[in-house]
Amino acid sequence: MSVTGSVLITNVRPYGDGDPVDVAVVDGEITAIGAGLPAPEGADTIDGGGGVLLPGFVDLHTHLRQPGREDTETVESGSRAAARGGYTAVFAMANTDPVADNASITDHVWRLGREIGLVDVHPVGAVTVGLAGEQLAEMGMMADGDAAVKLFSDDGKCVHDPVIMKRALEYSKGLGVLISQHSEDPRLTVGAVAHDGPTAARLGLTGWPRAAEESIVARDALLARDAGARVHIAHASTAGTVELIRWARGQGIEITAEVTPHHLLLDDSRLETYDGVNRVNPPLREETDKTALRAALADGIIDCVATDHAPHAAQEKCCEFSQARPGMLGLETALSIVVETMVRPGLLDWRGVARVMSERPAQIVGLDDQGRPIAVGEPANLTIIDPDGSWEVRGQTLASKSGNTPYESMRLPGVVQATVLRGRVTAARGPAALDDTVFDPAFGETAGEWR
Ligand SMILES: NC(=O)N[C@@H](CC(=O)O)C(=O)O
Ligand SMILES: [Zn+2]
Ligand SMILES: [Zn+2]
Repeated sequence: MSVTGSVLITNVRPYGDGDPVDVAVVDGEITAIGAGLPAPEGADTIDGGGGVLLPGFVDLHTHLRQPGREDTETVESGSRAAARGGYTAVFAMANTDPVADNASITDHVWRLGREIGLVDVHPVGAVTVGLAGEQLAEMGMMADGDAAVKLFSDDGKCVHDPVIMKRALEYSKGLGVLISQHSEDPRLTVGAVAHDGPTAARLGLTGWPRAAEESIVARDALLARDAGARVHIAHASTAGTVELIRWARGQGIEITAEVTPHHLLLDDSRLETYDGVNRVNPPLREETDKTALRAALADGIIDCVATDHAPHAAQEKCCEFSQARPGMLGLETALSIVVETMVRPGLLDWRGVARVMSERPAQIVGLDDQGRPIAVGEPANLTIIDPDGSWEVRGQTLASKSGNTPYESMRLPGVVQATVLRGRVTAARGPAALDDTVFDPAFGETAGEWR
């Protein structure tokens, strides 16, 4: 049984609509929504400050680094980062050490997540043993374990052998699970560290062509079609990928896709400094790709935002660009980047944010207690956002054990004020001097400290 709580959230606007209301939660479930509600028995009160109330976010793509690299992130530090980012569920990728390619590892990660209790941690199972791309992992055992693994991926590596991918898709259909593909033809990306374009050419960096991603997206769409299976595209990064997904959907192929916050905001002009913090897979692309990805997210061709939160130690990032490990932090900055790239330009309203950060990811992976409507009788997995506030990113002060944020010193709009998981407050900003149970955010200005 998971732990639940009771709470009264006052003065919030669900989906940013209408006048502020109160939301009462008893034992993890929303029991009333209206003006001037009394606090349920024994419940804490959160003053929402007139902020926007959304369903808690769901991240289909997180790296928590446990087991194996607990110096860079743990289930605990990553869970805290997730809660501070407004997340109530995250999917922890399998490229740990050892690889999560069997039920003892996936169940272990699941249990750790449950004990910590800050966010629902759903382990992702590897598609192939050791991510080696040769032999299918015991997907059925992982799906049947305590963790009930729903999502499988060799992320970090592409399941590049088409015969293996075909078989994996057939199994996934039989098991009722989903495969998320890291689309990268390895032969086209040998030594690649940057987007294959004019910037990489000028800087003397080996390029990763768009075709390395797009050829796998096209191939997997066709393999999914023939298997009658679903397939999910991790970190879509090019305009061509958008067009291929649009085409495949038109054919009735069950293909879904995510985009990362960094591919929405950043492009390869960032590489001029040779700062390893900007190295990521797939690489930061060009302005035209960014524009296409934003439009595709707005119109639903790309289903959702996923962080690809990828913590790395300082010594693995602060080195020669081609030696730097690929990956960036994402959990604590995702909402703000979505506000900056999608809400501010008018591409998404708050209902749209709920769709791409909570509802669609929960549906894609089949979580029935996340991404739910804000309504009586629904689970209280919620996040409160100050839409007018802003905050300055400092890697040092993030909850993550690593500091590799590409947004260092940037002032970002949209502040997560509190996150609620089944009625329990898992993160909250505000002056710590007050009564421990009361939360009183400073809205509309500089963000308050985490409590
Ligand atoms: N995105 C990255 O650049 N790195 C990820 C792996 C991955 O998502 O491919 C990592 O595990 O560090
Ligand atoms: Zn990947
Ligand atoms: Zn990843």
